[in-house]
Amino acid sequence: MSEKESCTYEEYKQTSDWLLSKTKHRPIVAIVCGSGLGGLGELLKDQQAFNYCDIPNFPKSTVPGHAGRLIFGNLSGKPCVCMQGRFHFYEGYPLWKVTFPVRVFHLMGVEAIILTNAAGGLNQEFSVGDIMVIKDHINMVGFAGQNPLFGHNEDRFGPRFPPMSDAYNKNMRSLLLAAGKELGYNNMREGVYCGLGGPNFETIAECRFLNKLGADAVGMSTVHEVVVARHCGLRILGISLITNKAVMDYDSNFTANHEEVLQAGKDSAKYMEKLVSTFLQRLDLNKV
Ligand SMILES: O=P(O)(O)O[C@H]1O[C@H](CO)[C@@H](O)[C@H]1O
Ligand code: HPA
Repeated sequence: MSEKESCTYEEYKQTSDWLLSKTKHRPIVAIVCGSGLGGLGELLKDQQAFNYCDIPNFPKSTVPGHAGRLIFGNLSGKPCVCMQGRFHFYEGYPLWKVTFPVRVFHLMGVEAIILTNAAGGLNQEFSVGDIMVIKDHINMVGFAGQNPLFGHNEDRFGPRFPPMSDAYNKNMRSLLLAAGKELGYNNMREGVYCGLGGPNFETIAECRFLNKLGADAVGMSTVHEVVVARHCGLRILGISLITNKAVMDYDSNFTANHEEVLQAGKDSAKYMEKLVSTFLQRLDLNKV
């Protein structure tokens, strides 16, 4: 018997209905925590948390730095749901499973999604600790023939051929940059995120190639969630924390590693948390 190829509308609905029956929270914003950025979830007030393993149809988190908890609560006065840990293609999940929560959030009434990630800096002007607002992406896994929208199109979620040129909401990008300015941050950047399959970090030639293609940062997540979120009409904000500089030089002795990524996340956690809270304070969903 071959592996299940997708999931039915009823299965997404079953999970959404289950969650709605277990919590009084009615989130309008979803937050996905990148590697080492799970602290964002702790900011939620009046919180109620579920372990992924207790939620019907939910995959399990297997990566260090991704706790595997879904937290409901309020942040800066906005009802939110926060994924403390996301799913990655390299964990062995098909892309419809990697992105499963996004459609569940949509069915629960979520209107906007904030996707955070840890990423390697390809842009030579970027430093570790910089915060990059994602303005666009390059979906390398998509180029390689894997897309979460493959197969039967469920019209109740969105169209067969969704656009992606406007995926990252312009107003929310401006609002985040303004929030950074208000907080006095001088490390805010804007750029293009390139999503790869992982789990190995990139070769030097690959980093040079991706940079030449126009990518400013590289990671192993986010783009699939964006594709599914854009398909079902969510407004999207993407934020990359630059946790390491991609190795671009054959004389370098440095090699990327996950421990360093997690440490950089820890070091910048407070900045990211303040930034997201300030952004949410300023966010008016009727105006973005
Ligand atoms: O994208 P997030 O989930 O932040 O994680 C990033 O960090 C891990 C590598 O250290 C990879 O999973 C990469 O994608
Ligand atoms: N490459 C890919 N994914 C990453 C990196 C990187 O350098 N840093 C954090 N996630």
